[in-house]
Amino acid sequence: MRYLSTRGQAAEPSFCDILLGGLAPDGGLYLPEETPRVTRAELDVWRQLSYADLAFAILSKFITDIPADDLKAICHKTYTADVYRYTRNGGAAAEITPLTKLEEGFYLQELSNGPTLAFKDMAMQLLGNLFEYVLAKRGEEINILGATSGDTGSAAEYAMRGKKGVKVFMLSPHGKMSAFQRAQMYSLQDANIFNIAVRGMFDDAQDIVKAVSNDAAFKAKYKIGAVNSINWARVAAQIVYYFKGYFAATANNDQQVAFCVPSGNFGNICAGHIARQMGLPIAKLVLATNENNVLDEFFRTGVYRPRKTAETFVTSSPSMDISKASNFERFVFDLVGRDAAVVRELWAKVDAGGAFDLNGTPYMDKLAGFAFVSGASSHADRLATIRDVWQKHGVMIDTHTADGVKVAREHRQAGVPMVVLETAQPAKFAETIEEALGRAPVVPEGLQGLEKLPQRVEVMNADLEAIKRYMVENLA
Ligand SMILES: Cc1ncc(COP(=O)(O)O)c(C=O)c1O
Ligand SMILES: N[C@@H](CCOP(=O)(O)O)C(=O)O
Repeated sequence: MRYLSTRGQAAEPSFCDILLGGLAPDGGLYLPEETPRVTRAELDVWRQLSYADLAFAILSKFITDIPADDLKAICHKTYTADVYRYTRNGGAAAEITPLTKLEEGFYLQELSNGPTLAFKDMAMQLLGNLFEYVLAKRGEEINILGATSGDTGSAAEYAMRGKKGVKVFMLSPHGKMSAFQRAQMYSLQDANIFNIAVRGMFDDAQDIVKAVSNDAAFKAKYKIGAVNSINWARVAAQIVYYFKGYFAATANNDQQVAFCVPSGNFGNICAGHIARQMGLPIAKLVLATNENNVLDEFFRTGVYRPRKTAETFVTSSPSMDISKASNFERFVFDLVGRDAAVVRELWAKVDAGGAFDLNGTPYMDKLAGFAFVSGASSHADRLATIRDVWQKHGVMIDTHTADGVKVAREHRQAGVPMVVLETAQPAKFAETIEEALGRAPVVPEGLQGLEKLPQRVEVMNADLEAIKRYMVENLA
């Protein structure tokens, strides 16, 4: 399997190269040259598989440069009930991503039972093991530069801490994440982990990651890699739980399912889009945003209008405070029939700080065929949804999942189960849970008192050159 850049001006590498390389050298994002299709016979077999075996079956279609036995071993090492042990019911779940039924045909899929209580662990734990394997085979090292709005950072740091040949530099928006999220990252004292709190929003941090990656000489000299969902391996790993959720919510492979995905950088729902392109019977993908509704606006109007930092709200679902969604470019590449010249033209506008409008183009008609619908949620909606789900079902949900539940309820369809992806646990957002319910969320065993630990973080301006200098000094 070879990979293409959405901008069409890069060589076509194989999986392990893009795992270490992240962003394509032409500034685009990698996608498989052809999306593999799944047969009905395969679906019938996959329905019976454990999470680790399902991950192996799906990832084998995308990863052809790691021997099958090794890939299988990596999947089994990654997806164990012990790693994903912070389940709602308090015990290890063999399914890894179990469903919680709220009512007939309406489910939460628990994706946040891993070490950092967010769905990012699902892919990041695999990435950690893949990096370790590939770096050892090649005798290489990697220095990861990442950006986080709250969850990618801790998931990456927990997955990479102490890993040989790997250093992590993580940019986070100064003062914008929850106290628990900050403590998860900044309390790590491992020598290979560097936290930089940037004065700005997530988008400023992500721009710096992309600018560093586009500096070919710096990237090569300092062996810079990526763990954000600009790295295809992240998206590939996230495809798996759509299949698992589909099998859990249905009795057979003739049925259809809808997934509702709390969205920011468009990585999670992009994986759902790929699963649907592979042939998983997904009736629709429901995209939920918070007050930062750039993506909702696109799916309602055909206008993609990323906002500036000053127009991006700090909300109570902070991990979705994103106004420039990286993976949206992957979706648009498919929408425009994989015509890289069109993507280059559209992103020339976006990269210059502008917008694009698909109205009056042939792509607007095609959009309906991709089965996306959307909606947005506000702080008041979030509080009401958390309260309602708690009172009606006795289930406590986090603020991002609440955005998903609110929007999912607006798009239910008779006879089609709706699965809302539960992207984080309430323990990470205690302040808003207390505001909604008048009580604190339960913090899982072993994660209590994190906020009281000493923290190690460098506060810096969103200054590309200063951040590069900081990295160079710490790599010396
Ligand atoms: C808890 C949570 N929910 C939702 C999202 C949005 O996911 P994505 O950026 O893949 O759209 C994020 C961040 O990515 C997150 O951390
Ligand atoms: N919401 C993320 C932002 C980065 O998204 P990614 O999926 O591209 O890593 C976060 O919590 O950090």
